Amino acid sequence: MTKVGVIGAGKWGSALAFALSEKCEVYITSRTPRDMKNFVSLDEILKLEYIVIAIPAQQVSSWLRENFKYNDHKILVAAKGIEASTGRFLNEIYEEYVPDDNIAFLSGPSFATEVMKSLPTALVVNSKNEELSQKFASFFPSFIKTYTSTDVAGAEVAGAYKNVIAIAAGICEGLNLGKNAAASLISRGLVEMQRFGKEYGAKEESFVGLSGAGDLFLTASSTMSRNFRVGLGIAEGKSKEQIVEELGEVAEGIGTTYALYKIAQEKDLYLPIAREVYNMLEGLDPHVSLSNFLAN
Ligand SMILES: NC(=O)C1=CN([C@@H]2O[C@H](COP(=O)(O)OP(=O)(O)OC[C@H]3O[C@@H](n4cnc5c(N)ncnc54)[C@H](OP(=O)(O)O)[C@@H]3O)[C@@H](O)[C@H]2O)C=CC1
Ligand SMILES: O=C(CO)COP(=O)(O)O
Repeated sequence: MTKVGVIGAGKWGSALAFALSEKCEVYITSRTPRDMKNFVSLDEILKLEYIVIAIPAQQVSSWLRENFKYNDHKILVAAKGIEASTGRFLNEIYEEYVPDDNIAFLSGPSFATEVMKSLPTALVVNSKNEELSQKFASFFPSFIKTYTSTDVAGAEVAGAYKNVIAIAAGICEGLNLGKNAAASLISRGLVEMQRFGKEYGAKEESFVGLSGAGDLFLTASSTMSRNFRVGLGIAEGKSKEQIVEELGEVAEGIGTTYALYKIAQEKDLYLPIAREVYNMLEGLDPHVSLSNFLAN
């Protein structure tokens, strides 16, 4: 059995450790020690060749700088997000540490709680190195169907952007704007993320597949999504600080919204949904934001 290490025992890291343990010998570590099976030190994990990293996008840069020493590892990145402070994608953050050929990115619709129950799921392993994608894909259990792709940019943009649209969808639901509005928002959200992705050379087909439409439909239509619940909180008039505190888990859409806002300013891009999510996170009344959105 191949040994696989998982770094980050939050919801997703734990679910992936569970899923991968059908076919692999899995070890896990995290910043906060836990009483769980095969929980070991980071040093032990860094001795393994295959490593899954489930540390959120906003924290991973400092974590890598302070903790990571590359030793020919093969890395599968499980997070979805864009760094708010710099506007960097995960592949740009990791490229300082790991060669392109040894890194892959996981995408697709996958609530951790459903994976934990072994419910059927489909995922995409994305890497410039097709052989590496195939290798990581082969580690997944019988209840997960895996696809591979070389479109790292598409997977990254789709995985990060859908969290922002999920926040908007939660706001739409919380304000009782109706099913017409929800369907329009999700479909225009898909167009917006695809247009944004083109700037980075992302392939259009990634947006109509699991990484784009698949993950967007999942998170923008369910209260199981943390990002959707952020939107419900905004509709209730809560501040982002209060929402984050009540959530107690990561909602990558918040940081990603700030990243998109920064990139849109720098590159003069038209990202109307992301713009209004940003305005509401900054405290604009959702009804005013809606009027602005409909007018522009
Ligand atoms: N949950 C899901 O259904 C899915 C999540 N994802 C993505 O996976 C990523 C992780 O999400 P998830 O596991 O759900 O989030 P959680 O909030 O459940 O867990 C966050 C994890 O990040 C770790 N962490 C946070 N800050 C730091 C830091 N400064 N240094 C080191 N580790 C840190 C935590 O460690 P500790 O708790 O030990 O302190 C914990 O393991 C996100 O990018 C998310 O978008 C992708 C697909 C599905
Ligand atoms: O990415 C996810 C499912 O694919 C999880 O979404 P949330 O972080 O919004 O819960």
